[in-house]
Amino acid sequence: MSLFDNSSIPVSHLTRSEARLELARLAQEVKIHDVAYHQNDAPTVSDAEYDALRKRNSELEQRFPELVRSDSPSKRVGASVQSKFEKAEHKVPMLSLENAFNGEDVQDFVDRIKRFLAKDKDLLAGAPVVLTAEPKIDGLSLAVRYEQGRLVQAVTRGDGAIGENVTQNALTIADIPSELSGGNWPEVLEVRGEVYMGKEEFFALNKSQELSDKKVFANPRNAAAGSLRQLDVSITKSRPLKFFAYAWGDLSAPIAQTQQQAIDQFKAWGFSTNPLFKACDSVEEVLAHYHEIAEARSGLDYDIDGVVYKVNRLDWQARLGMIARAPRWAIAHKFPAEQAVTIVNAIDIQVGRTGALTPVAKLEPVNVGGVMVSNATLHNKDEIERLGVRVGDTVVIQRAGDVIPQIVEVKSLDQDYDSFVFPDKCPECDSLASAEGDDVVIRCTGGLVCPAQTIERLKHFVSRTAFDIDGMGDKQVEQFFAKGWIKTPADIFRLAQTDEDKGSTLAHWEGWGEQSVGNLFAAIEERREIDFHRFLFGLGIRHVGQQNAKLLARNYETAENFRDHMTACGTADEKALSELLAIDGIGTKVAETLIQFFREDHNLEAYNDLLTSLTIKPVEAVAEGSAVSGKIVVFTGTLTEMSRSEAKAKAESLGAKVSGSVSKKTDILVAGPGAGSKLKKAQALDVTTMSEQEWLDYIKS
Ligand SMILES: NC(=O)c1ccc[n+]([C@@H]2O[C@H](COP(=O)([O-])OP(=O)(O)OC[C@H]3O[C@@H](n4cnc5c(N)ncnc54)[C@H](O)[C@@H]3O)[C@@H](O)[C@H]2O)c1
Ligand SMILES: [Zn+2]
Repeated sequence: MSLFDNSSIPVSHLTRSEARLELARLAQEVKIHDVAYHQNDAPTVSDAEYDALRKRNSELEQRFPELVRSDSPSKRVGASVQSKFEKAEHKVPMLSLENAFNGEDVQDFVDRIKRFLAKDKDLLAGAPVVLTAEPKIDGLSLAVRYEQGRLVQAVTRGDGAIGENVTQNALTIADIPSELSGGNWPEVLEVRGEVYMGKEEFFALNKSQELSDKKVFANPRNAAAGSLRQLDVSITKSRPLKFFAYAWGDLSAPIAQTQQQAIDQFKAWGFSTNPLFKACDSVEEVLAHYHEIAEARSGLDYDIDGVVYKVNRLDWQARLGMIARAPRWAIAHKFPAEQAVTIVNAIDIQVGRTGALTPVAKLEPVNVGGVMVSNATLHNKDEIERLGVRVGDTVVIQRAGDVIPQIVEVKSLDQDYDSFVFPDKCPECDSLASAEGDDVVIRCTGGLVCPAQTIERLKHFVSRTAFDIDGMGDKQVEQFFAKGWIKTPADIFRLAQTDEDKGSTLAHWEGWGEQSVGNLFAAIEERREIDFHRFLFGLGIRHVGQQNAKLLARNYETAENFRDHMTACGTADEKALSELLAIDGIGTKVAETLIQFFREDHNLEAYNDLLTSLTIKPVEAVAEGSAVSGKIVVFTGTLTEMSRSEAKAKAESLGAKVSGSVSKKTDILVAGPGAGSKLKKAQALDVTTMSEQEWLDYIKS
């Protein structure tokens, strides 16, 4: 993910400069995918993801028309041609298609057409807009030129203006006649259509490629493109390519008045045309045909990725013309995410940076929506149980917008496989793994030692609100970790300027010098003495934030005492639990997490390790019976005698609770100059208000 990734923010919330950055990123990203897909026949993302990028791009351009870039994806078709083949120019540009994703988009498309044609009063004259509907074949388009009925040239789409001359290759495809049959063809006739490979031929090709250690193709489209664009024509000839004719380019004379007539003509001249082609009178009929094709899809012997609708009348097509990269008179209604059936070979457990154990299904590789898939996320233990998925099962998987596909259904429920047993130990560090309360996520409790979590924990440990070690930021932690110098927090206090074993000196590392090393070691020395609550917070135990760390520190006073209470033998857990729950402000969640933390030996070891390197300062005892003990205090406005955090610390040390907002429960508002709404609210609620000086006098008393 890039620095400027705002893609989850609704377009309407973006500022112009954010939109500009995102448009630049999208232009670059789409171009990279276009080259991978069109030039190299090797896409790296799913079509759905690619389409989403384009959709986002056009949404942004609609909102900020002044930001449209000259290299915008909305202006480009395919990818430019590489030098491998002779280039050939298209007399009539080869365009792409706009996409529709639902019935509403299709209705909008028809409404747009009607509005456009209605500009010309006589043109529409109440006539229905007849649309043709036909499968969108997942192959690559090819323009085949005939002169006097003879094939003279075949050119790929390329960037729409210039393509590759693949005439010799096209001549090897049986569906493309080298001479037209019938008669009545114009002198110059450029027939366009889709070169594709059948599913069975695709699987067979991949199998033989695999056996001979050659490149396997991700999907039939890539196989078709890779097979047609071969410099060695004998290779193309050995590949079972097919062709459907559905359009035309350069013509010396008109060939028809409607789309339907043109298709019939192609058939008469000896081309294969798609049998699912149909002319429809209404949007309802179009959508009904879409659903029919969708249902027929899995049974077809070739891949399709949607249904293409075109205005049937060619005079209307001519009038409608094109916008940027696609005709105004056609649209591709895409199918939703594709599913596939495969087998679960294993279920692996991955440990995330927060310790969450995520099960991942290892699949028998299968093609889904154009990408070979071999992993699917199972999210958590509950999801495994919900699906009832076991190793060996046959499952239906689906790619939606997610990068990682999902299992939607188990097919082989009656088979006798063992149920999956979710581990109770972390596969990374062997610490206990368990869920908190009714949370569905199972986590590794070895926070301080688990390699999967270490980096995040270390970063937290040194951060400003925890140990606050100057000169040790995220970058440095990563560096030390990568070089193996720091694995646990206590290692920080054992750092030496030179590691004799590794023969490495810190001052020689990139980004370091004598001075920065000196500063770092001074900063570390300074933190060898630390407040107990900061120490506790630094451990990064889940739910133990600054506030809870203070509560605990005040109650247990020393780090040793706290540890001993948490780990006392016998019925330790229950005793510790009730003790924790007795503290006002500590709930079950926090209490349980703490007990889990100390129950894990690895953590205890790391805790003790720190205790030997550090002097942990007990908390100043709260002045029992002080004037403000138990009171809720709010500070507002400018304080002059002390900083806000000093004021807060002082009040807390006297047993007061400091809150950020005024309510009926507030006992005292300390208001410095510049106080505004909080002061007004306090006055309205009859809360005692004091100046800073009054407050200082009050707590002295
Ligand atoms: N995954 C990736 O990285 C990646 C990259 C680029 C493109 N793509 C995919 O490629 C497609 C975009 O490429 P595109 O610009 O070729 O647009 P497109 O494939 O969406 O639409 C235009 C093409 O559809 C084809 N087509 C098939 N059947 C047709 C029919 N019956 N009538 C008319 N045209 C028909 C033609 O070849 C035409 O050029 C999208 O599906 C996109 O997801 C994917
Ligand atoms: Zn672990």
